Amino acid sequence: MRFIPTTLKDAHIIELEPARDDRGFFARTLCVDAFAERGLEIQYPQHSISYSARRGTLRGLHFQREPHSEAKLIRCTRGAILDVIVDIRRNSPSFRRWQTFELSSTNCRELYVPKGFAHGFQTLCDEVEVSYLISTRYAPGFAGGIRYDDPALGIEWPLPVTEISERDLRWPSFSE
Ligand SMILES: Cc1cn([C@H]2C[C@H](O)[C@@H](COP(=O)(O)OP(=O)(O)O[C@H]3O[C@@H](C)C(=O)[C@@H](O)[C@H]3O)O2)c(=O)[nH]c1=O
Repeated sequence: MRFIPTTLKDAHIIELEPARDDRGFFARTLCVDAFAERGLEIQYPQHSISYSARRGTLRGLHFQREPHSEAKLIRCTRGAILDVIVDIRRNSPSFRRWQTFELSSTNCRELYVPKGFAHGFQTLCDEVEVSYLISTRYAPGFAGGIRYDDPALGIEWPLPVTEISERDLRWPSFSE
């Protein structure tokens, strides 16, 4: 696995290093030793997936409040997404900044999202599955969100939004 720093403090792109042969490949997606060496979370009590039927579906931006904030290891296992993370840690040098990453079932990359980030994505094709390893048990009462189209953030989503939940349309702006 190759750990590539992002422009946001503590967030990493992880490039898988597939061992290829005539059958296909084998690749490690989580290595406790390599993660611990870099101070990344190594315990993930939940593994969840989401499936989105339509291209242009938008989920986010979501975060969990303390003491239930979540680090997430995200991989697109079917199709492709544009993934977005926003650093919402007030004491961070990258506070309020965002970065996008394309993750797909074929590009052998995963994204490590530290605690204290908001996260969302838009599907780039139909029939998309996203896998999450999550470092904290789900605490619905601590869920928070930010409007995906908050002009103060100015996130550039690649496609018109075709599907979005009612809840995601109700989140406040970042400054609120
Ligand atoms: C997030 C989550 C949801 N749920 C339930 C609540 C609800 O009934 C149903 C769908 O939840 P949501 O509408 O929040 O699903 P979704 O909008 O896909 O939420 C996800 O969005 C992306 C951007 C993330 O970063 C994830 O961490 C998660 O917040 O699943 C769980 O049981 N456990 C979980 O960890």
